[in-house]
Amino acid sequence: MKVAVLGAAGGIGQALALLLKTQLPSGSELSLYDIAPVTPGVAVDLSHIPTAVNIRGFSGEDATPALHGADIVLISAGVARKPGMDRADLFNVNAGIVRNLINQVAKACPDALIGIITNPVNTTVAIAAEALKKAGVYDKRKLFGVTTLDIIRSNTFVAELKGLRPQDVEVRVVGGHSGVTILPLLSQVKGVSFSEQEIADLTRRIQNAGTEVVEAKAGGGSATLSMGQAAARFGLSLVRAMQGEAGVVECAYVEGDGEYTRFFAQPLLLGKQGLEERQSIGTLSAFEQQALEHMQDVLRKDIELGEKFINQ
Ligand SMILES: NC(=O)C1=CN([C@@H]2O[C@H](COP(=O)(O)OP(=O)(O)OC[C@H]3O[C@@H](n4cnc5c(N)ncnc54)[C@H](O)[C@@H]3O)[C@@H](O)[C@H]2O)C=CC1
Ligand SMILES: O=C([O-])CC(=O)C(=O)O
Repeated sequence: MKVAVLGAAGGIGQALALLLKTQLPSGSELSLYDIAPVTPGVAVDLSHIPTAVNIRGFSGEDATPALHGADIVLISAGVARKPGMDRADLFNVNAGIVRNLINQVAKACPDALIGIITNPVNTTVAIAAEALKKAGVYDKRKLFGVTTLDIIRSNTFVAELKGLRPQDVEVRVVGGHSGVTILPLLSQVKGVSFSEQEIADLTRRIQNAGTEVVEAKAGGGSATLSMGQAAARFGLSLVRAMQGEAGVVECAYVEGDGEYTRFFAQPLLLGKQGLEERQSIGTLSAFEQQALEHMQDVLRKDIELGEKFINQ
């Protein structure tokens, strides 16, 4: 099993690389790439951790040496928010970075499963899909927008509020990864009930949790460590599913069948080829149903922006 991290010298990339070095199955290969010249050094640093995960680092303009033979590619290359910015403000820089890296993935490891972390995820996943299509290698089972941070945050906040062990809580979060497009399905959390006020407050906190971190870091970037954990959870779920484990389910942002917007985050059964089955989002409360209807215009516009970026 070979996992490549693109953007590996960044805040997320380094945290993710550390978690993968310590948690990937023995015998795996971990390949780190970033334009930053420190990247081979990050790999040397991690290589001193005594796990049977072989690690190499690459820097410079060409990502392909890191990509050959990769089964999974996780992409966190790009710029992060500062206070006062929206995730959409990152589009101008990150759209081109994602297109460039995806074109290299299309050449070097066209069969790999790809997880896009780079924001704005609602749009960068559409960019990746269209770029892969143009290269003739798009398989919608293999492209994921990583929304796992919304899930782990929801689990944490619900556990805090209800006095539960965080590891016992699992909230499904559907839609996209910005503002109102983030919809935690709190009505489906087993064994707890919420007042209307709690639902409204928790939903708002989960939707604004990225901004909570951006403001707390005061110009020093956005979530990196919690995102490293989230990306490791998602990446390791892909690994387990690819290695044949049954019943691996994660929410992620993927191309659907048109029931909602073209791309939509929902629970997915993962398998050897990536997405095996999109699972139903279940029965929604009236609050969630309204939020679902309200988000779709926002999501549609975000997606169109990505499609146009490649096709015009
Ligand atoms: N999906 C999600 O839930 C989340 C996504 N993010 C996004 O992840 C991205 C990365 O965030 P951080 O790691 O905090 O940023 P960072 O600035 O710490 O790291 C980004 C890395 O990307 C590298 N990079 C830039 N252009 C590149 C290129 N063309 N090729 C290869 N590497 C390149 C930089 O050298 C840097 O090392 C941002 O877009 C951020 O908004 C952040 C948190 C959560
Ligand atoms: O908010 C940001 O810019 C980073 C992000 O996506 C998150 O923390 O959820």
